[in-house]
Amino acid sequence: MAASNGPRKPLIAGNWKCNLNHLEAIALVQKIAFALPEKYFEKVDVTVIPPFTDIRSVQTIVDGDKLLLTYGAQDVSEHDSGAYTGEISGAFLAKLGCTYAVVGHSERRTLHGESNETVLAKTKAALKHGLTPIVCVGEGLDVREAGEHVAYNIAQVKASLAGLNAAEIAKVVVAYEPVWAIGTGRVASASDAQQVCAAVRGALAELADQATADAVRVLYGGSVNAKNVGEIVGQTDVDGALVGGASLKSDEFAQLSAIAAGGPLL
Ligand SMILES: O=C[C@H](O)COP(=O)(O)O
Repeated sequence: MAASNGPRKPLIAGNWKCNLNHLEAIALVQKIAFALPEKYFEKVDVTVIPPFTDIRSVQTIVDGDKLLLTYGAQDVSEHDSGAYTGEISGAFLAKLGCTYAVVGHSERRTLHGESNETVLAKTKAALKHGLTPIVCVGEGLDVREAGEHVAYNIAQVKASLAGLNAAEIAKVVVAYEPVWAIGTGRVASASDAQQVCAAVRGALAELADQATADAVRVLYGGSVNAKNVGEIVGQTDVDGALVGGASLKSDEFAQLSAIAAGGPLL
């Protein structure tokens, strides 16, 4: 059950997607904080990724109650400012105290046509503003069934991080999310997750160097819950989880965070 991946502290990131208004966000953060005792934060980093409109409220509750959990954004603009209607700058997110920005989630890649080049630009924007990008990669079912998933994910990582130096890559989190496992209840097996996360780390070593790759956290995402997180995060190259549906339930999210820290809540 315990996650012990050397120097890499596990990260559990709850991606709320387009769910919960700012009042509901406050309630959920309070419930998670109540359910997850502070001692667990020594062994796991826990973050919530609410909609943009919730972030100011989440900041207020996290700062006001001195909570140990952090928060981030689901996307970030590649632009700092200007005539880009609807875009949210990394500068704004940094000012709101965000720690993370998810970039290249498969829902953005698919529904908003984001290319690897766009993901790279957003990754650079996040880094520029001191945000930790959680760079998502993952294959569709067709690629998996063709047996090309390892090569596909390696190519996506290399293209999404192309040109970054080792110091920049060291600041990145990568999330492997097979598209066929997102919101479907069809979780990848722990060995499936390990296989691709290890390959992702290999790609990071090629882009930078082995020491850098060994320090980067590689997450798995796709139907993670309190029942399966222990086995998944127990894999050598899986350093946490990007959690969708289960992150909207305070008790389940607290429980899976505790399991990632090494032991369930009693
Ligand atoms: O960002 C989170 C992932 O898309 C996973 O979502 P899920 O846990 O609902 O499958």
